[in-house]
Amino acid sequence: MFFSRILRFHVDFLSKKRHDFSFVYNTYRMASFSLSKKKVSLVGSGNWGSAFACHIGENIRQLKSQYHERILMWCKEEILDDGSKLTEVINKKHENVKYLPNKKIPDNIVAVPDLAEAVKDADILIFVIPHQFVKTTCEQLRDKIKKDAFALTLTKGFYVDEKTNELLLVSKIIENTLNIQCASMMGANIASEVADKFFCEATVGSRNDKNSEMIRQLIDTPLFRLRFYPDVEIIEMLGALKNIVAMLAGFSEGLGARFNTRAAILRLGLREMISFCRLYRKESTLEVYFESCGIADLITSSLGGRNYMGAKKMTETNKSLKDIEKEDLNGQSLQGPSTAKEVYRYLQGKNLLDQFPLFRDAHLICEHKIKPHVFIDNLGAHPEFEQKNHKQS
Ligand SMILES: NC(=O)C1=CN([C@@H]2O[C@H](COP(=O)(O)OP(=O)(O)OC[C@H]3O[C@@H](n4cnc5c(N)ncnc54)[C@H](O)[C@@H]3O)[C@@H](O)[C@H]2O)C=CC1
Ligand SMILES: O=C(CO)COP(=O)(O)O
Repeated sequence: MFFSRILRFHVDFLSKKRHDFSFVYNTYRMASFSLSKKKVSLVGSGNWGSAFACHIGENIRQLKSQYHERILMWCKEEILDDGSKLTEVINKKHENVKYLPNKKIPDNIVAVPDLAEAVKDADILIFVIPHQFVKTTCEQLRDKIKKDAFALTLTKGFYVDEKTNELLLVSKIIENTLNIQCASMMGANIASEVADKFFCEATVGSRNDKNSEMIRQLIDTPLFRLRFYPDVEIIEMLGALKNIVAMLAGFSEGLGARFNTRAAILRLGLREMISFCRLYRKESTLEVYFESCGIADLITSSLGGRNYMGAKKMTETNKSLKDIEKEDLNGQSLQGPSTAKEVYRYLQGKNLLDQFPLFRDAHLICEHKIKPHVFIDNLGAHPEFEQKNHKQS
């Protein structure tokens, strides 16, 4: 308001001086547009953060009249082996040489090492950091963002409150810490494939039509299609839970399991994902499980995700998952082991571990408490097979 008044004064002044109405009118129009243009910030710049930056950075260029073309991307500063700073390299080479090498990031994406500066004046904050860091990152952002901003989380993972044994979803942490609304977007989106512009789809959980429309404008393209559901939480939970099943797919392949067994693991895993979600929301509709955030993400992650690959490697080499993250993934974060740990604790607190043998065993394998083959030996005793007959609906 204040700025528009100043602007109007300047426009009036200029118009008297120059008597060039069209010049004045155009200057005013451009300036006031730019004042009302929305700003987008990315909070995170890892493998997915950088790939997503490629997509949204290019797309936002088509939306210049409504959005600032430049997107600030928070990048936790790191000193690379040659002594250079990661943010400086990203901004110079337009490539995240550490987390997404050999993919060009559009030059309207600017890496910023200071978190508060990266989100300053942003209307839309897109969170794409590993879930372990969400709480501390949000704490640092308290009181530093625009009051009417909204968030979108792309993070796959959640916590369980140690005291209350309640699920703490990333969207809720963002909403509660920053006092803004948060939507979720999950789907079959292996980062490098998105950066290479192969077709994919994703599911958005949003209850606010205005925010949904902006998300659609910014992300939905013929090569990256979106579908919307008003269930932020179930969509987010599916994105987290599939990482546990993807690890089991990796363990089984590492053990030389055959296709039938591997398919059974995915089906039983999906069953556990649905049952788990229904502990949170009993009436969740079956349809959402057949969206990209459900079955499709489960498939792609179990065929080619990092959790799958890490688990396979662990079985084949006996290397720990921590070492695999460090040595094979160059510091990228496997979300499966920590999600499995949280899920184990939650189920234990509810005395339900026996109902979720795959989730239970995934955690025990990650902790080296059982050998990977034990979960395959347990498949035949899955509670899924206890039912006598399928009920007619
Ligand atoms: N990579 C993929 O294909 C996909 C990943 N996701 C999800 O997106 C989220 C982020 O994953 P990626 O971008 O792949 O990250 P990543 O796995 O590449 O993790 C590395 C990132 O973590 C950051 N980091 C390290 N320590 C930190 C700290 N203390 N505070 C804040 N950040 C820190 C690093 O700076 C780096 O940006 C995860 O939840 C993942 O499951 C979702 C879809 C696809
Ligand atoms: O979520 C993903 C694809 O949708 C990627 O999973 P990973 O983190 O296991 O690579």
